[in-house]
Amino acid sequence: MVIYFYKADAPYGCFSNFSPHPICLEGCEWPTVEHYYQAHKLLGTPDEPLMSIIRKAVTPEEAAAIGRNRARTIRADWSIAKRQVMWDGVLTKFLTHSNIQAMLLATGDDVLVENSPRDSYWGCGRDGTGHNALGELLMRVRQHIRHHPEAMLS
Ligand SMILES: Nc1c(N[C@@H]2O[C@H](COP(=O)(O)O)[C@@H](O)[C@H]2O)[nH]c(=O)[nH]c1=O
Repeated sequence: MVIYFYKADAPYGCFSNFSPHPICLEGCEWPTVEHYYQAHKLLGTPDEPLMSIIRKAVTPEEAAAIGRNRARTIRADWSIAKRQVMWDGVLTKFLTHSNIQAMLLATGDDVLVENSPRDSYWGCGRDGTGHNALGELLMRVRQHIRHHPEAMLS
């Protein structure tokens, strides 16, 4: 079976990076994975002080709007670094919240697809042929947790 997800308030919304599941990383609490991901576009750049503004954004939509602002120069290695940032954020999320970890494990070997109409890298894009990197990453997180069930964070 293929499971499609996208909006946090729709079915399987806990797989969205916009879902309200805080994570603790680098000594800070991030309200969502999206806050963490968007802020890390600015790590090591002159706009690095904005990372804490993004972290404190009231909604993930607001965090994404700041992180996507083309007026800023994001880090030069972002196209490579974003994969590790996303792995760290998403893995931490599913090691922190046991209820959604159970939902992820309950998907068995189903294929997970971020059904994003605008993103053909993290999602499958408007025509469904995108990379679906977030779905693939979630399936790797699922596999990782199956092999490391002791890794739950408190
Ligand atoms: N779920 C979801 C989105 N998808 C998320 O957007 C992020 C990619 O952002 P960027 O690299 O800046 O294009 C990534 O976390 C992806 O999962 N975007 C949205 O505007 N609304 C949403 O509900």
